[in-house]
Amino acid sequence: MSTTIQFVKYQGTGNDFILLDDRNETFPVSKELIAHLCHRRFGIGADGLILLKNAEGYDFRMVYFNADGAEGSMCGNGGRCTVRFAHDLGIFAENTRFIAVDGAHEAVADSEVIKLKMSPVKGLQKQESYDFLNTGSPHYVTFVDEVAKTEVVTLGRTIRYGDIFGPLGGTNVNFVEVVSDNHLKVRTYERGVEDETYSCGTGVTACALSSHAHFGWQGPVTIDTPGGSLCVTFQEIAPEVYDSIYLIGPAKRVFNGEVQVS
Ligand SMILES: N[C@@H](CCC[C@H](N)C(=O)O)C(=O)O
Repeated sequence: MSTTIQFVKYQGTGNDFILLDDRNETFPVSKELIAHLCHRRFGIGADGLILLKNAEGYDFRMVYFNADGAEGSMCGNGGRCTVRFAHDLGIFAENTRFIAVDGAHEAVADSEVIKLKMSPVKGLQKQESYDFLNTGSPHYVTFVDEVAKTEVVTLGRTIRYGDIFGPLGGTNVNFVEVVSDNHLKVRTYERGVEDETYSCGTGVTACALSSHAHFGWQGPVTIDTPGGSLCVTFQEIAPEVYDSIYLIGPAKRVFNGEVQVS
């Protein structure tokens, strides 16, 4: 027997998601089904799928799955798109508080721009050729001369599955070029999509904090990704411990649809 599923497609700087209103808990979660829906040839096509659920004490809960169908860690752009979705559903007017896999988040929906408060970050590990930090998702950050000439997929995949991060569940991998003070260009290989995406919200957040650790930038940091520009603000509350981190940028509805699943 086949079922019809109503969905809405959103994108935040080109990181695209299938959003489902699952407040009635009817979506039949399965890795195969989610991977199928995210497939760009056989399904709707997306970098991930997000369920918006009820959550006591919050406006809603965000449950994020990567395109491979597995539940992911925090997704910054997905968080911004979920806030836009909740706003479109009439769940809140301007300010919201919701819960995700990494804890509580606050956000503001102001015209097309969503300002999302990220979880505090501590434990930025500076290595000789890269930094590693967790901004809700794990991120490897490395500075390069020209991101346009970087083999993002080949190098990203090697690092994600390599001896250091492979056994730890892998990592997202960001290649960063300094444009000028407080201005970066970033390209990201995303774990769970297993490809370069147009933008990664937790990734650009990691790159902004990494730039603070290397160059003492205070922000706001503007980050150009292949899908558009984002802004990150933050405060360092102790050496290399960050709070009041905000990821700011557009999140847009692309289309509504329905899909048959058997
Ligand atoms: N696109 C996301 C990152 C999603 C998490 C990641 N793929 C993982 O599970 O490691 C973002 O915008 O932060």
